[in-house]
Amino acid sequence: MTTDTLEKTDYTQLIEDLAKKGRAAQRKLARASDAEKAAGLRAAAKAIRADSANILEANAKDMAAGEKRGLTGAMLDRLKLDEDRLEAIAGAIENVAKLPDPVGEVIDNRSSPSGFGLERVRIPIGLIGIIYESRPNVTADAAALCLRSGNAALLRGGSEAIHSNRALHAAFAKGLEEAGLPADAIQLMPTQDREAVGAMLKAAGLVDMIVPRGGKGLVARVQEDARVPVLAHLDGICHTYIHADANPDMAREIAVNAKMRRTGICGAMETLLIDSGFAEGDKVLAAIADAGCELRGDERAQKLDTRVKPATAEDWDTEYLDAILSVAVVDNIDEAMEHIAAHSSGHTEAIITDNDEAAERFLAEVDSAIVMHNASTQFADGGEFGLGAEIGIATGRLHARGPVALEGLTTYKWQVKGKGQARP
Ligand SMILES: NC(=O)C1=CN([C@@H]2O[C@H](COP(=O)(O)OP(=O)(O)OC[C@H]3O[C@@H](n4cnc5c(N)ncnc54)[C@H](OP(=O)(O)O)[C@@H]3O)[C@@H](O)[C@H]2O)C=CC1
Ligand SMILES: N[C@@H](CCC(=O)OP(=O)(O)O)C(=O)O
Repeated sequence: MTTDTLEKTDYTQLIEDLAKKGRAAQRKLARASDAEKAAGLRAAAKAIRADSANILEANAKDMAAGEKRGLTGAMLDRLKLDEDRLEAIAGAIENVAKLPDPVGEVIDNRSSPSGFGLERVRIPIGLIGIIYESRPNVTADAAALCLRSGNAALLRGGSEAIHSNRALHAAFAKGLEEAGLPADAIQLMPTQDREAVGAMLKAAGLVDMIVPRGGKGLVARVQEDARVPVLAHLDGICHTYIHADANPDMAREIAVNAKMRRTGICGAMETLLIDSGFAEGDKVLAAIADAGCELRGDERAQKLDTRVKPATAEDWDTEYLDAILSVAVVDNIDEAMEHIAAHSSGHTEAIITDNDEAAERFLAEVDSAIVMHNASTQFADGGEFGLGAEIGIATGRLHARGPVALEGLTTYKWQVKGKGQARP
């Protein structure tokens, strides 16, 4: 069904229809065994491989439209598929099939004071709506993780990836059908009209959870419209603090990597905080500037390297997703943590230091989803954390924070096993 021509007022009905189908499919999925779900994913991977010519043709259409619209190199790189990337997508689905089924896992087992047995058992969340950027692999990753964890998904990818997403989704659904699983478990939103996103956000009781994965525009929409519980996967204004007791070589290497490895991902460092007691701040900045990065800093940062331009107040709250870095010099760890508390988006922050006491304070006191000691913020990733895959990085404060994979897509229920107890 293509509903690009729907009247805006129809979107509430559209979401209701999609949600009903998704919920019915989820109930069937809940009865599928571990082996059946794994087989469904292997069949989806096989269907994607078999359909590769069609998917790559669809992607070529998206790329041509993206180039015409003037998408940046980083955005085009996110959007692009080729044989190798498609094989990686199919391989990732197979890897998710190999992960242990989280559903039914007993996460707590105890006796109550009244003598009945109590177990907390993992269950799927239900129907999950996922809104994400124009990156086709997310369609497959999110579909695979939701299916493996027994959830139905309603996927709404970025508009620039529409043809790629439709082709990938069609192949995935074909694989599920061939394996005898309900194809409606993984649905793709049939319109790109943002009003339909609004309707999905308001669909309390129909959609169980929304994962918004994106930047400021999406944040504003979510804040305005969301009536469904939200597991926010939002922007990354990530900081690295070089403490006075940092090893200079390590500080330089980590800072260059955190900014320049891939500037367009949410885990890229956007602000560097240099302690005034650290002797080699100039060398760190020189290395970052030599790697091709524009530097914007406060007055003390400008004194460390002539290439540092003056930062404006806006810079400290900007996610550049580009080769631009804001730099501030701070006098101690408290000042660094205050800056982070004021400007971070709650994604990932790192401290570079050989001082264990400072590291422990930073890890305990900085309130972001991921806090790191002596490592690059670019490691903020489910695969790098050994989770097999990820929906993304949850930046809010709910049950799942940081990389969200299978466990983060489940909730639990209490199972009470009595012997005839009645409460006095
Ligand atoms: N935390 C995480 O795991 C991740 C976070 N990100 C963040 O995503 C951002 C970069 O991606 P970018 O493509 O710019 O993301 P956008 O926020 O522009 O788009 C993401 C998705 O949200 C939709 N969207 C955006 N604004 C609205 C709106 N007002 N109403 C309805 N839907 C909307 C887009 O739809 P449309 O097609 O209409 O534009 C798209 O599907 C960065 O901030 C990055 O940090 C990226 C990856 C992972
Ligand atoms: N955790 C992932 C981040 C994915 C990500 O940020 O996506 P995008 O912004 O679309 O490039 C990684 O480190 O590759």
